Amino acid sequence: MSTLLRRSGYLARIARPNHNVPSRTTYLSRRPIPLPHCVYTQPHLRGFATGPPKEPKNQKNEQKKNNKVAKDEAKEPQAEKPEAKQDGQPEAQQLHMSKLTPEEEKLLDQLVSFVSMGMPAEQVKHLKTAVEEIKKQGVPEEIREEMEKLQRGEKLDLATAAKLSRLTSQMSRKVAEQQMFNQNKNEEPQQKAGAHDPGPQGQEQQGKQQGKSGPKIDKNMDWSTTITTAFVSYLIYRMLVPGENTKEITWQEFRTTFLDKGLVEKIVILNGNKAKVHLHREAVASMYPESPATSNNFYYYFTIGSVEAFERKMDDAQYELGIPSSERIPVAYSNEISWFATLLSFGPTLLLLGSLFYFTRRAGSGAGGNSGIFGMGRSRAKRFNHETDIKVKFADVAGMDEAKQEIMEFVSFLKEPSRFQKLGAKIPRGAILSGPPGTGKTLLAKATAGESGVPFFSVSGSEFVEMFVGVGASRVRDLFANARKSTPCIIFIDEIDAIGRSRAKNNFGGGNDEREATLNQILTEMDGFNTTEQVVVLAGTNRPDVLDKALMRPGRFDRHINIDRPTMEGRSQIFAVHLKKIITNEDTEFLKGRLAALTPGFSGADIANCVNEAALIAARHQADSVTMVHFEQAIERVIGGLEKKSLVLKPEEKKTVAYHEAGHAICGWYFKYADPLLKVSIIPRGQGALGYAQYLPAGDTYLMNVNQLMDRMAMTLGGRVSEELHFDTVTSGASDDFRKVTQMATAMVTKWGMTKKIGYIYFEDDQQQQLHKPFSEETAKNIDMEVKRIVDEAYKQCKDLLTEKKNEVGLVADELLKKEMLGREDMIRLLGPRPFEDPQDFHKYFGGEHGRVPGQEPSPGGDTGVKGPVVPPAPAFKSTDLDARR
Ligand SMILES: Nc1ncnc2c1ncn2[C@@H]1O[C@H](COP(=O)(O)OP(=O)(O)OP(=O)(O)O)[C@@H](O)[C@H]1O
Repeated sequence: MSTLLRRSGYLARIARPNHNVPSRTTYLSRRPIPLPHCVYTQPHLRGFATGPPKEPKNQKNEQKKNNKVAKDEAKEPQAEKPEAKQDGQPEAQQLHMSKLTPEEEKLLDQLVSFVSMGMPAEQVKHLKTAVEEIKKQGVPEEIREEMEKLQRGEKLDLATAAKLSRLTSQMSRKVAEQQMFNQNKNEEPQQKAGAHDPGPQGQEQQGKQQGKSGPKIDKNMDWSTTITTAFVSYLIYRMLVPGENTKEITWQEFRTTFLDKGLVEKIVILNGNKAKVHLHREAVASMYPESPATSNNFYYYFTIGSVEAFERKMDDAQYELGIPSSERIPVAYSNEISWFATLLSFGPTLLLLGSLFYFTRRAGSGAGGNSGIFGMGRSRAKRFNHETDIKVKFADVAGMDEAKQEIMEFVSFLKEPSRFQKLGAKIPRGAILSGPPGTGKTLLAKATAGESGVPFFSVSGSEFVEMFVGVGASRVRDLFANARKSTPCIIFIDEIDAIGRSRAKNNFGGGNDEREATLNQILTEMDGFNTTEQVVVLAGTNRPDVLDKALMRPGRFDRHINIDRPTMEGRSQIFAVHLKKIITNEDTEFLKGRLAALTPGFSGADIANCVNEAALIAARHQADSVTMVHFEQAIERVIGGLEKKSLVLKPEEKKTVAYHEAGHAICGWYFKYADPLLKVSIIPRGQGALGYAQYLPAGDTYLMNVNQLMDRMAMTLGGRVSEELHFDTVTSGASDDFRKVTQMATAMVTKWGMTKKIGYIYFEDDQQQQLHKPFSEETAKNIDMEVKRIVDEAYKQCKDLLTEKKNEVGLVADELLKKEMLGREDMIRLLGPRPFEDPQDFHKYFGGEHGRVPGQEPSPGGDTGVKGPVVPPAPAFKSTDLDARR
């Protein structure tokens, strides 16, 4: 009911037809006066609820036998025949009405003013008319009787509630009839004046009323009657049973104010812990005329410790007062459960029923197949609006000209499809953008949407995956259905390998049905486009090799666009894009070239991160603009990790690290095919790197010959060899170097056909094939021997050089111990110029003053020099093993 009250405007609106009826009677006046809808629908409704109405005759017979409730029911058929009362006389006499007391009228007014807050004025008017009528006619006596029973504390059982509802509906019917009768009387003269011709006035009136009251009452509006009845019932109930007023007092107050003065009529103990005091109202009124206890609904109560203690106290008190035992105050016991507690006990059932109802509705609404239960099947794709959300253009995507070219064709297709169609060309359905993470696949897809100016649906492959079977497929359906509604558009599915994995692979243990179903749905949807539907599907993945072949066939993802890590030129362009966003006074041309040279192997995302990191570092140093030093610090940080100034090594350890790094540096300086050294440092950094040497590869290397590989391996072993030559024992710090060397040597033997003994054979180094090695024991032995031979050769090459250059190693190590960081200029000062020609870029960006390491300030960093297809960059001297040893 509280909900109804809160939505009072709504209530008034639905109640209005009942009050409007009389005003429509001009139009219907020549026919028997129809009853308002609520008048005839209520008995009709009841007929449905309890079976067909009984014959009036039988009811008459039963009338005598039955109790009062039955009597009321017997009256109903009379109400069902309003036509019989053609004169319009209401049947108010049928119910014995009792007028409201002024107090009750006041309460009713209060309630109406509360309910009509926020209601439109017209509706308030109708409500007030109805209330006036109730005041005039009163309420049925039976209602009053029932209410009085309730007031006395009797429980409201279902039968009483039903009876109340019936009586109030009868009453509301009567009110409506009365209004009609009044209206009829008022309109009579006007109708007589123009019996056949309503005249201009009549027409106007008629038009007005039709317009005002809208169409005739809809016969399906039974609910409005029900709600109106409920509302009126509530009004009356609240009027007659105004909420009980209570006040808590103490035992002492009770005793001195009421008990000692003989005002207590009886005491009711509620639930064994509360005493409700019933007072002699008249006596209280004469003694305390101002007290609220004079009103009928007011009770004092006090809390008792236990029933026994209370009884004892009462006995003592009455004994003290000299009340004889025959006149002692009666004490009654009652258990009352609050309506809230009752509701709570029904809580779980209601919750269950509510949930069932809710979910059934949700499931029902998803019966179309798309939304499914809980709306789970709905696609999670985000829709970007090209006008507001997607501002990315091809100009923002740098360093992938070929990929851009490929994808631009999609843009022209979306912009002017007719150009393709008139030549009979089939429209490409989609493209797979593959490549390492952060290379700009998503960016390119966004730029495609931005350029073509069409809606862009972006979703990740993993968002199709749910633990419920069928959800993935349902989401795919929903996504494509949405896309078809807003053609032309682009769908971008990132990380498509989450669902598009080959169905043949990884079927161990089964359980891939859901993923397969999702994939199948994608395949179906992509087949389902007709060629005129301008929906382009782009997909991004880092693992194109694991994708299902069906997905990759022409007609689905027609184009395979591979986006690799950017080349030196690409990096320079990407730097140019991101440098625009920050404030720097450096020469941008030089800056982007140098930064590109310093960052081989960086992806677009790494570059964006580097530039941002540089700006953060500049901000930390309160600089006005970002300078070269900030960029270099940022690059070093991205490559090597954070400087660990807090890590203090013991002097012997520091010396070992210095000789280890000096060994690498000397190898890098004197081996012809090694990458030129850029910087060597013994400042601990990142994850366990105690020192590192950085080399600058000569541009982007795509092929490596045996000489380069051998020099690189020898250089990688330089650290350990130097330790052997200068110390009695060796440390564990070279383990990472060994890993790289072994990887390189193994690849030379098993993949690159660089040994005669194994020959030109390629062995997959897939970890899962370890169980069934694709070669014989003999070959395995030979591979081992060849790998060892190559590593031994590299070792010998390194040892020969470092033995010869033992002094130089010492020089560099001592300088390192002093300065902790050496740049190219320092190396030239100590060793003389490098005996081999350095690449052009090196001179351009790192020659002269750019090669210096400005004191303790970090100098330009770069790759660790072991970049290549098999050896990822890593610090040259790892501390993890060293730490373990300590
Ligand atoms: N070619 C590029 N030009 C400019 N910025 C780029 C380029 N490539 C990457 N970036 C930057 O890197 C960020 C991340 O790129 P993006 O999300 O497109 O990578 P991705 O290839 O989709 O990565 P993943 O495979 O991990 O999803 C971009 O927001 C952008 O700032």
